[in-house]
Amino acid sequence: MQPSRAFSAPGKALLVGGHLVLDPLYESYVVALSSRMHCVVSKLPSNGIDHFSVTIKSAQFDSDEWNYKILRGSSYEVLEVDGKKNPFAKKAVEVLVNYCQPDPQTTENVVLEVFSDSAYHSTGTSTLKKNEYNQFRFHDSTITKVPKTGLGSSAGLVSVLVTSLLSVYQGNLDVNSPNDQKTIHNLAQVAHCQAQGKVGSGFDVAAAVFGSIIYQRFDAKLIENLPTEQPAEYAQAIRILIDLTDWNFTHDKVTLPPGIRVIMGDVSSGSETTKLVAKVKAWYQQNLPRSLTVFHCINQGNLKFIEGIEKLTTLSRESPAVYQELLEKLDSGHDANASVEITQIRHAITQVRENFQLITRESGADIEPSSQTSLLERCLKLNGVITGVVPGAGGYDAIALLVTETADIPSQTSGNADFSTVTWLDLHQENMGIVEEKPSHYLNLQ
Ligand SMILES: Nc1ncnc2c1ncn2[C@@H]1O[C@H](COP(=O)(O)OP(=O)(O)O)[C@@H](O)[C@H]1O
Ligand SMILES: C[C@@](O)(CCOP(=O)(O)OP(=O)(O)O)CC(=O)O
Repeated sequence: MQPSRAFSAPGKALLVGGHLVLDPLYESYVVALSSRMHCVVSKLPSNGIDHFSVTIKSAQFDSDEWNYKILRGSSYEVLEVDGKKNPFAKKAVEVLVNYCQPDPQTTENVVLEVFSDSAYHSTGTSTLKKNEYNQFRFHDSTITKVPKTGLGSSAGLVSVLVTSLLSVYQGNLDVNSPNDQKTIHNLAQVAHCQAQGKVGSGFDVAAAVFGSIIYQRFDAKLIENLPTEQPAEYAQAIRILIDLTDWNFTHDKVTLPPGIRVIMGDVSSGSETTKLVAKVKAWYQQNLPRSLTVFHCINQGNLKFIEGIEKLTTLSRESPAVYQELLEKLDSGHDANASVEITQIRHAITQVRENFQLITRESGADIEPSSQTSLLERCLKLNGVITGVVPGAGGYDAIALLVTETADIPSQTSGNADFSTVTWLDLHQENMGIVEEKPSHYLNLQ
């Protein structure tokens, strides 16, 4: 095998902007997480024949492997060699080869080894294998049978696969270059939407590529209008869409204020995002114009939250001593009206949650069902907790808390029956999006 490269991309939590972010009008606040998807890419010599191959291995999931044979006709065709399905892997390969248009006679065969950090999936009976640099959980079931925690594994997967393949077919790839990041993002959005069979807001792919961001979506038509049924036009249309089209979306980098982090609790009963989205959309249409007023009210809360976070960052810079005192006050639990910034953030989230509770009652979509409301209320009483939400689409998947770095939430809740439904995930927010890694850091996992 020829020299390899490796890349990783983060998972996500949508702190504010759930549902509204599907509309390009509304801003959302997405944090990238320390839980990452990784890929090591290696090349094998070309066969010198009319096709080449891409093999994707995911050893952690009962030695899962997907083999693709790639042929060039009027567009590039990606065939599953042994009928084993992974729509996200297949679409990543398909979009990439149609974009890069490698010559099948001379193109190297490619092997992609995927590794995912443990927080993406429930631990179950998995075993931990590690080396000096990384540790991963190995499960005895195939990927589709292992329960997910909802951190965006498919967005992370597609982003690292697209990046790894680009590094082979396009060479000179620099994941720190804004232009290469834009190419990776656009390709990953197309592949991810096509694999999902729908165009979501794309915040998960954007966070996987750009890291923690304020995100406002692109127009869904960009992807919907691709001529997927006309092979002769497809490859050219992909090129134009990726390289020459203005996607007109927002991905402004953000950082939480110093000394403050996000922690996530897995509630593990699970909710289906598509069902929640469908119910909210139906409610919205049936209740216009009142539903628009409710969305505006949520949006106001979202914007006040984002502004409150920015004000805290300013306070930390301009008055470090006052800011340090504030963090200590939060840790002590005696923090009612701790500062105007904290009050603004708390009021903003209350405004968002009350309106989502209203939509929950009226639409039948369990965005913030009462069990999650009472769990969040209990969390708000813990020392060091600033605020908390049901992230993303809402439902029973998880909760996200904004806490001080020094707050030890697991020890405050351990053994307490009030928190028996929550498993605190071993992660925190981390701002970086896609990064290059060292291939040697994935060797000899034991
Ligand atoms: N480590 C992995 N190896 C291979 N495929 C993966 C991996 N993680 C996720 N996937 C792909 O992503 C799918 C899960 O995507 P999805 O249902 O959108 O969940 P999520 O909300 O975590 O993104 C899996 O069925 C599989 O196709
Ligand atoms: C409703 C949404 O705005 C947010 C969904 O956020 P989640 O974080 O719940 O997403 P999944 O990982 O896809 O389940 C839909 C969207 O933005 O696409």
